[in-house]
Amino acid sequence: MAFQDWMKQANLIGGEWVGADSGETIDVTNPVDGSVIGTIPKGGKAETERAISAATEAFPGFRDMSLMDRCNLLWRLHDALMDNQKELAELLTVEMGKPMAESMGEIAIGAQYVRWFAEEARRAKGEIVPAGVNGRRILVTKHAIGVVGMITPWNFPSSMLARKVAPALAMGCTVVAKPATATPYSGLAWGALCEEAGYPKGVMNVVTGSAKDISKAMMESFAVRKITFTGSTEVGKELMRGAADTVKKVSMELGGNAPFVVFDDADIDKAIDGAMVSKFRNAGQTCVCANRIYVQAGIHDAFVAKLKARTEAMKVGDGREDGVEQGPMIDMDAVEKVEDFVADAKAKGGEIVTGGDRHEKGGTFFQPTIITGATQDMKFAHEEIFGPIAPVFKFETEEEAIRLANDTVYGLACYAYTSDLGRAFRLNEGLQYGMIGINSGLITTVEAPFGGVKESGLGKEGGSQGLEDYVETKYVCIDGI
Ligand SMILES: NC(=O)C1=CN([C@@H]2O[C@H](COP(=O)(O)OP(=O)(O)OC[C@H]3O[C@@H](n4cnc5c(N)ncnc54)[C@H](O)[C@@H]3O)[C@@H](O)[C@H]2O)C=CC1
Ligand SMILES: O=C(O)[C@H](O)CS(=O)(=O)O
Repeated sequence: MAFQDWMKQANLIGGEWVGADSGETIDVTNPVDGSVIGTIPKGGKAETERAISAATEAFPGFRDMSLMDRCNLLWRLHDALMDNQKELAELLTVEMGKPMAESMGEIAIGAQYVRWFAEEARRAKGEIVPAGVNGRRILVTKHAIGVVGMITPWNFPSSMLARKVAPALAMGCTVVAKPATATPYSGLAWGALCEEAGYPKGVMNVVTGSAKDISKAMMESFAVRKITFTGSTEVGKELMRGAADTVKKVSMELGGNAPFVVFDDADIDKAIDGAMVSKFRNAGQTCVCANRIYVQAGIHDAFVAKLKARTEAMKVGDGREDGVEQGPMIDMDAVEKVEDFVADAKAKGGEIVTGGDRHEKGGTFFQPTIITGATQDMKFAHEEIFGPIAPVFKFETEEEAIRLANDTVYGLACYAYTSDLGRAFRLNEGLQYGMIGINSGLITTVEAPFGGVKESGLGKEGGSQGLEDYVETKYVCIDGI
């Protein structure tokens, strides 16, 4: 097979692949050169309402399917992902730009989320609670929440859907998913993968088109009992407001502003490895990227020298070429946004150690960049960069590092490198984040709960906690026994 075999230029509604009612389409381009790779339907309210109806009709039968049958379907979905990993990865790279090695990893972790929740579903246990009075029995049971609306971002167009679809299907929920318009094919491929695995028609629906019209139809429908969203904090807040009208449950995986703190007693080479993967994975376009690199004064100059050498050695290019470590940014808006961060830092005294400009490859390629002399009054100290810009701040004391690291409305991921165990515990207790990496710059894994605090979101994805977002807990009181 080729990646084009998974490139669905239609929407999946009630088991049928269809175009938009209007026949209108949207072009999808390759960020490497802006070439059109295909089209998708420009769907909206009517198409979404039909998808919700299909999911509503399919829900009772799927909910009542035996647990083992639902788990076996997930195992088949896992195998479909891994049997087609290369083609799905190439489709992802063509529409999003990330290097093939990263796309292969994204498909693989998506399959791991599916396998994880096939196992977790068998542990969605209830309780029998000892009653305080005689003659009474108290049961607590867990049930599928129902039809789930899913809206996902362009930067991890497959795995961000994986960690929503897997627990939802594991619990017997049905799905209406809207992938990002810039990278729709990896999301539409999940519809094809569910067909391949043998899911009943209407269980998995994928619609594309006007984000506002599609999400509005989801919000207005009482049948949609949950919204799970990954994307910017700004849009997340809008969706939370919309979900309130019918009191839908929400899961929000939103923006980040990760501090990466290196103490004098760190293993400097491990800290450099961690900084490189945390900062430059996906060209810096991840919500858990190191957004601020704080380095203690004693190790600062040695750290910057090593980081410069590693950054300048990175291979930038088309993600389909062997050895490429950084692809293009998603679009020109993203390039202009990082240029604005660079200009702001330079105007406030920052020093460009390497990079700082558009790449000689042109288009949306941008040089991996390090800026030293960074200060808290620079824009990137408080805003998500979402690009290959590494601001380096110098600090003196542990107390100062914790204070600076917490100086943000975000609270998704943070990282620290130290060999002092006591300090590691003080950081764990003092840093206000949903996820903390101690001596690691890449911490996302299926067995751990991924998610943030403050304005980085609500809810968890992965781990045993990730199942909770797709269940309703019921209490039954039986008297007169
Ligand atoms: N916490 C996490 O796990 C993650 C967070 N993100 C965040 O997402 C952002 C980058 O991804 P983007 O796709 O640019 O985010 P975005 O918020 O612009 O779009 C995300 C999704 O929402 C849709 N959307 C956009 N405007 C909408 C609206 N008004 N109503 C309904 N839907 C709307 C888009 O079509 C897309 O499907 C960054 O802020 C990043 O931090 C990205 C990935 C993971
Ligand atoms: O979209 C993102 O930034 C992802 O959440 C990053 S990860 O899950 O691949 O670490």
